[in-house]
Amino acid sequence: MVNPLLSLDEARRRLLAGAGTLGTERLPLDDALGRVLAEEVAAYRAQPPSALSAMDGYAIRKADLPGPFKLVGEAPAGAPYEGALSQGETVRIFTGGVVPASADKVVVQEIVREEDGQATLTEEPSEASFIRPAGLDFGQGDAVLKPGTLLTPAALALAAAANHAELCVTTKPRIAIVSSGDELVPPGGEPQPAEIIDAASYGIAAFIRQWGGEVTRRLHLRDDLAAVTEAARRLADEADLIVTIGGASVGAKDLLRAAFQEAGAEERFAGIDVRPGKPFWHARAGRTLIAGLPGNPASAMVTARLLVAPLIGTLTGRGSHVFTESMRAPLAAALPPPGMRTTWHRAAMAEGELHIDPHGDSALLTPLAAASCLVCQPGDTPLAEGTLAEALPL
Ligand SMILES: Nc1nc2c(c(=O)[nH]1)N[C@H]1C(S)=C(S)[C@@H](COP(=O)(O)OP(=O)(O)OC[C@H]3O[C@@H](n4cnc5c(N)ncnc54)[C@H](O)[C@@H]3O)O[C@H]1N2
Ligand code: MOO
Repeated sequence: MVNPLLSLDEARRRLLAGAGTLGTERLPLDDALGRVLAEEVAAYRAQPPSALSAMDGYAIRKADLPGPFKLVGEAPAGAPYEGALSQGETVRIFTGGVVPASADKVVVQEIVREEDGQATLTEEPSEASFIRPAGLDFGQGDAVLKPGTLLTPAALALAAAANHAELCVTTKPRIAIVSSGDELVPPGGEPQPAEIIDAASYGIAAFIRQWGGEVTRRLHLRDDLAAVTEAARRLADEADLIVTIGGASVGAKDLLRAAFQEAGAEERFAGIDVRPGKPFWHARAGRTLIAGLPGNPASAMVTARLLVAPLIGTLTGRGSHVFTESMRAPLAAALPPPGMRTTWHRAAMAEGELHIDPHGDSALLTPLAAASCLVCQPGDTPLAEGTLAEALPL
């Protein structure tokens, strides 16, 4: 009897079971882009640290309006006017300058005439105070970034403003990529007609880096059980995750599953209700996780997106959810039921609608490269034009 195919949800559950972060390290901000925070960042100081002017102009007391005002000093950014404003006084202030004590408004310079130490308003000022109070962005001690946050450019700027020069981030998972098959050759050479370029491993390596993993090893293995078994033993000692490509199906040369088991790995499941990508399998060798992608390039890329991405999300501490959340958008055209497995169509978004690639062939890379998301369609369900379909960004 043929093994029943696991649903994607159940496959994810089993793949993620027991997986977690792998360690932490401290990094200077300039090296932390794309890493994941391991600890909360509490602000070491408030921002702004004092009330600051939002404009170039004159600091005054509202009660003294409409003036005129006696000019008593200057407050450029970084050099505050020491002292408080008395009745009828003003201080020339610049954007970012500390607002003097007792001032409660800045009048923009465009409506002030300055002459002989006196400032006179030429028109009525707007209601805006043009003062940013101390702590407007965040207060001292505020938790400005939470553990699990992806360090984007904005998050790094925020950490710097909170006076952190280094951050504690999670260790990147060490990931080995293994492609397999006698027919595969690297790009850039002079391939024979029967040879195939090892395209999938480049896509998978790029995906892994994009999702926060570190590709620590790339291997191409020939269809030789002893050699694959030997490599499987070696890799299990040096990688947190091994991603294999190909050799997953039922052909006589589809050796990978057998080789990893021979090397001591325990297979957790094989076969999922996903098209393209049915032969996906998962095993564990001690603490090392193995994700077995099918060899057809689109199958490899789609199953990596559906299963390896959430796993890397868990290993880096971001959480799997960031890679499983989908959006909904209307279909540009009707889809008849695919009549078999749950299908993840390659789709491009144009003018707010999802355009599904009609060639569902799992060997094709052109439609995948043109796609921006994957659209899910259960095997027995037709979808009418305009249906709000589930779309997972690629
Ligand atoms: N009798 C059956 N045959 C197949 C079944 C099945 O259920 N019964 N499943 C099919 C499905 S679905 C898929 S998907 C493929 C996947 O098979 P494998 O994972 O064993 O992949 P390979 O046989 O090694 O290769 C398939 C295809 O992809 C090319 N390939 C492999 N690796 C790469 C790579 N790194 N870059 C580019 N292209 C690659 C390889 O040359 C083959 O053409 O099995 C079906 N068969
Ligand atoms: O699952 Mo296979 O990926 O349909 O060709």
